[in-house]
Amino acid sequence: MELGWLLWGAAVLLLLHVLMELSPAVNFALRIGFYYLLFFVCSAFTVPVCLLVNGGRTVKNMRIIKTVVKTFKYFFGLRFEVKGRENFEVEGPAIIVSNHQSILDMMGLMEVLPDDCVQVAKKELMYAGTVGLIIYLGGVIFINRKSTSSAKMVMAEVAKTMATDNVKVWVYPEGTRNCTGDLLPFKKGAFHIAVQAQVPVIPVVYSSFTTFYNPKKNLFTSGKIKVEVLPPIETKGLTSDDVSDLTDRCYRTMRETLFRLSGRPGE
Ligand SMILES: CCCCCCCC/C=C\CCCCCCCC(=O)SCCNC(=O)CCNC(=O)[C@H](O)C(C)(C)COP(=O)(O)OP(=O)(O)OC[C@H]1O[C@@H](n2cnc3c(N)ncnc32)[C@H](O)[C@@H]1OP(=O)(O)O
Ligand SMILES: CCCCCCCCCCCCCC(=O)OC[C@@H](O)COP(=O)(O)O
Repeated sequence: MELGWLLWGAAVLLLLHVLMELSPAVNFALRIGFYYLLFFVCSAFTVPVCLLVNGGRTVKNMRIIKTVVKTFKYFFGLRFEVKGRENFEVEGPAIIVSNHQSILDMMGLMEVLPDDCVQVAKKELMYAGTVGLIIYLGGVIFINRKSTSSAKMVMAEVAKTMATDNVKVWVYPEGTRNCTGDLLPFKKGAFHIAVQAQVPVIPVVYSSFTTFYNPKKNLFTSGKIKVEVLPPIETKGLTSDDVSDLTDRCYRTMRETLFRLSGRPGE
C-alpha cells in the first residue's frame, strides 16, 4: 500500500520534470507557483509564531518574517550581493525608497531590511489569505492607490507616527511593479513624508532581473542580484516647495545606479 503511494509520487515528479524540460511555459509556471506556495504555506506557520512571541500587530514581527523569507533564495538559486549596509545606520527614522521589479522583490527586501522598518503596500495585499495576515501582523501600512486623497491622508499620518515610534518606512516610489530594466517616474508621496518629518531619504537599488527573470519570455533561472544602499539624502530645512527637486534628484541617482549595477550604459 505505502509502496504504491511512493511509486505514484515518483511518477508525478518524473512527469513534472519531463514537462519542465519540454516546455518553458510549464517550467516558469511551476517555479512561480512554487514561490507563491512557499509564501502561502510559510506564512500560515509564521502567523501563530508572531502572535505567540509578540502578541499582535507590531514591527517586531518583521524580524521573524525576515528570518523565514531569507531562506527562500536557496530554493531558486538566487544570490544577493549587498553593498553600503552601513548607510542604514542613521540616527532616528528615515524613508527608504527602492526600485520594484517583481514579486521576487520580497526576497530582496527581507535580505537587507533594517530593524524597525515598515513598508507601504497597496491595500489589496491585505486580502491575500495567510500572506495578507502576516503582512498585517508585520505592521505594514496599507494605502488605497485609487484614491489619492485617502492615500495622502495615510501618508501624512505616517509622517507623524514615524517620529513618535522611531521607525523607518520603506516605500516603492514607482508605485507598481516594473520589470523592464528601467525606472518608472516616481510618485511623490515618499518624498512628501520625508520633508514633512524632516528625515533623510535612503535610496536602495537592486540590479535589473532581466537576465534571469522575464515573465513574458517564461524566463526564471538562477541568478545574482546586486544591491546597493546609497548614502542618505538629508531633508533638514526643505519645505514642500522642494519636494519635486528632491524627487528628481533621487530618481536620477537611482537610475544611474541601476544602470551601473546592471551593466547597461547610462543615457
Ligand atoms: C513568513 C513567510 C511568508 C511571509 C510573506 C511576507 C512577504 C513580505 C512581508 C512584508 C512586506 C510587505 C511589503 C509589501 C510591498 C508591496 C509593494 C506595493 O504594494 S507597491 C504599491 C503601493 N505603494 C505605493 O504606491 C507607494 C508609492 N506611492 C505614493 O507615494 C503616491 O505618491 C501616493 C499613493 C501617496 C499618491 O499617488 P498618486 O498616484 O496620486 O500620485 P502623486 O503624483 O504622487 O500625487 C499626486 C499629487 O499629490 C501630491 N502629494 C502626494 N503625496 C502627498 C502628501 N503626502 N502631501 C501633500 N501632497 C502630496 C503630489 O505632489 C502630486 O501633486 P503634484 O503633481 O506635485 O502637484
Ligand atoms: C488567497 C491565497 C493567496 C496566496 C498569495 C501569495 C501571495 C504572495 C505575494 C507576496 C507579496 C507580493 C508583494 C508585491 O510585490 O505586490 C505587488 C505590488 O507591490 C505592486 O502591485 P502591482 O504591480 O501594481 O500589481
